[in-house]
Amino acid sequence: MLKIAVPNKGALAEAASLMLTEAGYRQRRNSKDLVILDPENDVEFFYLRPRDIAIYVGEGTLDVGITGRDLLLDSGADAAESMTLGFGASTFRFAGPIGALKTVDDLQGLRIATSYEGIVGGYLAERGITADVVRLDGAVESSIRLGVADAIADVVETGSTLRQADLEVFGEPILSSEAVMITSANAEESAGFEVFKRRLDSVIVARTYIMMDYDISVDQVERAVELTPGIESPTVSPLHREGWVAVRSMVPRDAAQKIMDELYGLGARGILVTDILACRI
Ligand SMILES: Nc1ncnc2c1ncn2[C@@H]1O[C@H](COP(=O)(O)OP(=O)(O)OP(=O)(O)O)[C@@H](O)[C@H]1O
Ligand SMILES: O=P(O)(O)OC[C@H]1O[C@H](OP(=O)(O)OP(=O)(O)O)[C@H](O)[C@@H]1O
Ligand SMILES: [Mg+2]
Repeated sequence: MLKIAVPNKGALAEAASLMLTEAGYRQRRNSKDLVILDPENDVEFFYLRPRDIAIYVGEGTLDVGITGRDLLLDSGADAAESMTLGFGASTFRFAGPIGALKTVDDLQGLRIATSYEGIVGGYLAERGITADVVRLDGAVESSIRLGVADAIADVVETGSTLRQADLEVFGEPILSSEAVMITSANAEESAGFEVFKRRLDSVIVARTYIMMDYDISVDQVERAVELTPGIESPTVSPLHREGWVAVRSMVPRDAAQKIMDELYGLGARGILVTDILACRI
């Protein structure tokens, strides 16, 4: 049985569970549940702190996990990033009081508060900067005002937490993070791993694409299918109306409106877009 680690709380928890539900897996209804068995699908879900997930997967105690790339890297665990999941995007950055710090070199000799000691320690060491890393659990933005640090390194998504604390980012982003599927060294041999991976992959495809249908005259169909090539090849079916065909093709969701405008310009009519609920490509 495939053992899968899922965030039990925090920024990634809800989206991870939603993705697993869309992939056809049983998910917990009560946020206090620690383990959920899904015998139909031969998998077992363990709800753990996102920060701990890479440790369990790295040790091989659990086969697969969903966590943030930043948390995986910070842990130093022997787990591999296997697939990005399309949610939980953020950057990891240095920040300081407005106007105070300009480059990473300015951190020499300062106190830097962070919950990500591993990433920050490694980043500074690579650049030969000696600084005092102060490990905090959260609300790191308050540490400067409260006098325990001169700069911070933290997750930045919208930047509103930084603004509220009168801080600004400086230097290049330390890394870009998002939710990822991570695997243990022997996960690929575990029964059910391929099916699990394919199901998550399919959720991403179903979310990224829409199904587009339209009618078009035969003499424009070649130009139209150039706009909607689909993943394999579009379906072109005859219509009762002489000289016209119906086309069905998968189209990237974020390009759908523009493609509809262009198809309409080519003379296509009856252009319809529908959601893809589930798929296997
Ligand atoms: N706006 C965000 N705030 C915090 N973490 C985010 C955000 N967006 C994405 N993430 C990602 O979520 C993961 C952090 O998970 P974590 O459970 O620590 O979240 P959290 O919201 O900080 O929870 P808690 O503060 O309760 O520990 C990281 O991988 C981080 O990159
Ligand atoms: O750029 P933003 O959109 O403001 O998001 C980033 C903030 O969100 C997270 O904090 P969280 O709410 O998890 O609190 P914490 O610091 O206690 O973990 C993170 O640590 C940043 O503080
Ligand atoms: Mg947090």
